[in-house]
Amino acid sequence: MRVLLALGGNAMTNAGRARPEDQIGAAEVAMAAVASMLEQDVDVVITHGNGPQVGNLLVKNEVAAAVVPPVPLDWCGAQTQGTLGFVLMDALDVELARRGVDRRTAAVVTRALVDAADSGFAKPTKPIGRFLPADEAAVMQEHGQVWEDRGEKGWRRVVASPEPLEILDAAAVRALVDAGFVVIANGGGGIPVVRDPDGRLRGVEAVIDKDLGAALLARTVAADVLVIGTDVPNAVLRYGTPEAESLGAVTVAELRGYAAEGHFASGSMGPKVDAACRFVEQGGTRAVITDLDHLAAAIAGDAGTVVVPT
Ligand SMILES: Nc1ncnc2c1ncn2[C@@H]1O[C@H](COP(=O)(O)OP(=O)(O)O)[C@@H](O)[C@H]1O
Ligand SMILES: NC(=O)OP(=O)(O)O
Repeated sequence: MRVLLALGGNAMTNAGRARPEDQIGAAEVAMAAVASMLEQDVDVVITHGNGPQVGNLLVKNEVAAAVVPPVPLDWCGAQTQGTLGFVLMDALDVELARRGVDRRTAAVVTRALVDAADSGFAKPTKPIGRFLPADEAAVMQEHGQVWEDRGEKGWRRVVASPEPLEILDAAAVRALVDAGFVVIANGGGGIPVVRDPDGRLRGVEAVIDKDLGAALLARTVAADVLVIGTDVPNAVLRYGTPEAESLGAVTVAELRGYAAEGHFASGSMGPKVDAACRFVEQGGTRAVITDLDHLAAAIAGDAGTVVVPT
């Protein structure tokens, strides 16, 4: 069985704390779960979010702009792919060695093609970076940024998030998977690039939703199961209300129906549900949404929100 494991950016910080040691600690927890799967002969391909990290890099750019030239958002995406790929590889190598599992790891800088005319460029929807209280977010908005009320945690910056159409480095990812590497790829949903009329690829200012990127990568590597690892054990109906109800096994049609009723917030659970549905609709055996504590049971279909064809 091959699993595409998509780790949320939040699963790679420690309850929102993003100091290097927090991120390394979170990666160690996640990679212990991956090593357990590999020990049980489950083949794993990994992708990851970058929302907290890419937003933090942008802030550094802005603060240092008077001293060093700021870099565009696609560069920040590439930088987070590199850093998080390195952190995850290190953590996985240590865990595999500790268990005596002989597998090599690789991280691939991965570009995802998007359409220059995608409506996502006109209406920013992807939350990134830190949360701020309303009054501080208002100041940032005065400087031309778009911020959105994200509920109890506060306000968060949102940026353009076009649909990923194609993983341009799929051949490299597949070659490494076929050669037996545990591959980390398409981090942050992929570095968004457009193809200009002259055929040249060009990076664009956006952050792709990593869950939608994960659904695409899962098909690209012929995964049987897509597992979306986040910080909640299940997708929940009437989330945050006294009538909240955790979803266990659910068919795609049922889940699409719940999504249409507005149960899953945009920019967080909404794209996870969409990605899970897309994967199963396009032939995947099942998709699971859960947290790292339930990963092992979820792979067997015994925990989390498990999306099945019928
Ligand atoms: N219906 C829902 N069921 C469960 N979680 C939800 C729901 N709607 C919104 N959420 C929020 O989605 C969050 C997970 O999404 P997100 O923060 O984007 O995670 P990640 O960074 O791991 O990809 C949860 O922490 C929860 O607060
Ligand atoms: N790119 C992306 O969707 O990252 P998160 O999962 O961290 O939000």
